[in-house]
Amino acid sequence: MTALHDAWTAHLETVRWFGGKGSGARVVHLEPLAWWTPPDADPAVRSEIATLEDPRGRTEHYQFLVAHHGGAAPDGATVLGADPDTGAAITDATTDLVALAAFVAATAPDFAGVPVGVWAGEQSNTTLTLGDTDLYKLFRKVEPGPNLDTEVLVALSGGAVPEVRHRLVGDWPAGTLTDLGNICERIAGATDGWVLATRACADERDFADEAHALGVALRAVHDQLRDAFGEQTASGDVLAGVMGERLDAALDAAPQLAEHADALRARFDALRGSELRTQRVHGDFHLGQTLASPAGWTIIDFEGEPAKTAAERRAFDSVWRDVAGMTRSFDYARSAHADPSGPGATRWADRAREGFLQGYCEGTTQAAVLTAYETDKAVYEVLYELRNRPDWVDIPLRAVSDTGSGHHPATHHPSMTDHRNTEHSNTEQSKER
Ligand SMILES: Nc1ncnc2c1ncn2[C@@H]1O[C@H](COP(=O)(O)OP(=O)(O)O)[C@@H](O)[C@H]1O
Ligand SMILES: O=P(O)(O)O[C@H]1O[C@H](CO)[C@@H](O[C@H]2O[C@H](CO)[C@@H](O)[C@H](O)[C@H]2O)[C@H](O)[C@H]1O
Repeated sequence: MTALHDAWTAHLETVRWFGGKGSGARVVHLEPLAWWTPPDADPAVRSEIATLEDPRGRTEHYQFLVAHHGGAAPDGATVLGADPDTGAAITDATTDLVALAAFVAATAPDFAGVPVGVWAGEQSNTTLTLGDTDLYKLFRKVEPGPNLDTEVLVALSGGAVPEVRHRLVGDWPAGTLTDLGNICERIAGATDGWVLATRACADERDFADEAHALGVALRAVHDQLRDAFGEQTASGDVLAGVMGERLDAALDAAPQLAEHADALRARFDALRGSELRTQRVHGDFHLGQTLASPAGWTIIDFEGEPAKTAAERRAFDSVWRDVAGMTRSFDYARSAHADPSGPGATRWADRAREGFLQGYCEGTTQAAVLTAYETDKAVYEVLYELRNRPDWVDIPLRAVSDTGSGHHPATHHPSMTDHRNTEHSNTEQSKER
């Protein structure tokens, strides 16, 4: 380990985008890629792929953007050391506006000279602002090959998703083209759907119209995804089996689920005997993945659930996975209300859900399938909250116990038609989707 490795290891504990803070993970290797900037440029900027190893020997890779300055580093830039050969000051280029301007000019000449800033919001990547109209997203945790989000946005090319203007690709590992970032359209005047929905719920302001429009947007994106990547069918028995296995795995970490396990499994078993159409989906659709703007709803972050492997996140699934993600999110939004379980918050969430389902499929919901996916999502959320926000675990646990006691809204909602086991058994398929 070198002094530079140690300096980066210490720096990582201070940056927002590093997900392993406090885990004891250390930088054990730095692999420099080719300079982005032309020869002899000062500052010179390149990406380096860091290998991080935690105390249990598990490794992961992060992209660092690094600048070398012949002279002094600019004020405000984080200096990590000096190059032993040239003496150049080495900075974290994402803290170094001079280096960022050079990086943008070198990698995206169309944007040379556009004012560059660093996005201040909470996020797991690093986003640069390019004027008011574009965002340059630098991926932090990287895996070889195409980035899932970029792949989807490029294939969909606009509509209810941001348009990608440029793709930053590196040769890593040598011989593999790996997405390291992209420039995409910055949605003007956007507000996060979670912020809007929780404010509305707290004030008991009806959200049904907004939710309806969101359902329409999701449906359009699903149609685009199907056109771009195709569709298949999957056996309901297999899907129920996978959900049951996820529950089994969750029971180890969340013993609170045990008393509801039989009832939850019965929900999954309702899928058995059916064939479901599957396709590429969002995979982790919730209010925080939506932006409302004067232009309508935009859906972002097609990365799937963070705990899944890239192959799992690319796998086809039923569109009801995304529908369930959003209906669960309306249930979460109740937490912003002064009395989350009272009649005001419950009515708010029911109305949002009804509006969303009407927008998505005009109420021709497959109730049993939706309930199975909502149950699977709630089990995932229990685990997610225990690991990340233990104070929030009661929110999905409430859904788990409602489901277990048969009080889940999906079982008695007026807009719901139960098309159990009929997805492939009639000629109305396209209307039922
Ligand atoms: N194209 C966009 N236009 C406007 N704001 C955006 C756009 N993409 C993301 N954002 C904002 O940035 C935040 C973080 O974006 P996200 O893609 O979820 O980052 P990360 O994947 O790094 O966590 C979002 O919640 C949203 O507020
Ligand atoms: O946004 P990510 O892809 O990182 O998704 C993960 O974190 C989400 C929380 O930020 C989590 O979503 C859960 O909490 C939301 C409120 O904060 C709520 O709207 C969602 O319905 C709920 O699932 C998501 O599950 C997780 O994968």
